[in-house]
Amino acid sequence: MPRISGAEELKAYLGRVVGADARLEAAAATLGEIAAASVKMSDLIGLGRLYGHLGDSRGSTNSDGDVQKELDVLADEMFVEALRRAPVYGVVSEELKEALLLNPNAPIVVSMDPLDGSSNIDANVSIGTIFSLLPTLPEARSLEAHFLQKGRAQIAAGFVIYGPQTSMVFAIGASPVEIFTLDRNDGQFYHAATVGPIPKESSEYAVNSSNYRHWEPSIRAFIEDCARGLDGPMKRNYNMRWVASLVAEAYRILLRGGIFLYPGDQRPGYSDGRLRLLYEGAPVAFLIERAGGVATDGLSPLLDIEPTAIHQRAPLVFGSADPVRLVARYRSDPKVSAERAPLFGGRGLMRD
Ligand SMILES: O=P(O)(O)OC[C@H]1O[C@](O)(COP(=O)(O)O)[C@@H](O)[C@@H]1O
Ligand SMILES: [Mg+2]
Ligand SMILES: [Mg+2]
Repeated sequence: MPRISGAEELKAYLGRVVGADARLEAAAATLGEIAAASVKMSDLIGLGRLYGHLGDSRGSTNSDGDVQKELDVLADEMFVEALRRAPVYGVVSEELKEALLLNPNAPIVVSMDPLDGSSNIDANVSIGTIFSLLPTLPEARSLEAHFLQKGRAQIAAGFVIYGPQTSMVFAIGASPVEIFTLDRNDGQFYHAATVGPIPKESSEYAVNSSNYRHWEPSIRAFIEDCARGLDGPMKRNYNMRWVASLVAEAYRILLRGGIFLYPGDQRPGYSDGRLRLLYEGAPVAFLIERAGGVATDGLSPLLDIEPTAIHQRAPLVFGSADPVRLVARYRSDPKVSAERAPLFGGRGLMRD
């Protein structure tokens, strides 16, 4: 049997799932352009220092005041160019202060983090590109207004991860989360897996625990209880993971479960954590829910947050249903965080 080309395979898949819906057709065409651009990104990232100092700072800052790396800016340029070729009305990018108008009359808008995990560029660790596709709003009075929709309104979302494998992980319409992996021999994406359901329980948590002293008591209590392992109320030994690339944590959790936390903390500017709602939290939450997991701001579903600004941050907790719901209990029930040891005694918190 001759091997079908990955582009055809991806297009055939998209063709099957979009049917006659014009917005989904636009979303499918856009995913095709993102996939094509990500092949170039993957090549460039694979060259690393042979290409140049991709991880060096440029002396400029992005929308949030973060110092931009060479690759942040290159990625932004490459993906904006790709989206110009797609039926996309406008784009919000982490690297652009304002929303950018692309194709008037197009039916969708895209929010993106062109390069996620910037601190890992020169460490040869997985990094990625995150994207969120929303329908345009007939009633919107400004370009920005199209982007200020709940994550639940997304018609497609996903990310590309540039790691040992380059893979595009996405869901479109009501379809499951799919993984297409790049075959570097021919530069084509091939279907690799359908994701889910994410296991309800897990023994892995991902958090930047160097922020422990800045967290509020309920988050400290939850992480302390995980770390107490079999001796604590969780009644299981945990492993901790922190890659510092959201795409890598999301990929791992989609495939084998676990919990990720980037809560708000007391550092100046971190009351809503670090991650951006439109192009980090919302697309990851879309995939996680679609795969049977749970994603919250620590308490409530992240996909129900009504954004008020394109670059706003939101606390993010996602992954296996049981531990994510348990974090909400720690946060909402003062007894759980303040008196947890006597309250739960020898009982396992997960099995109440
Ligand atoms: O350095 P910290 O505080 O642990 O934050 C790591 C988090 O920041 C991010 O790198 C933010 O994304 P950017 O690299 O796009 O700014 C996430 O990928 C990651 O989860
Ligand atoms: Mg990011
Ligand atoms: Mg980024």
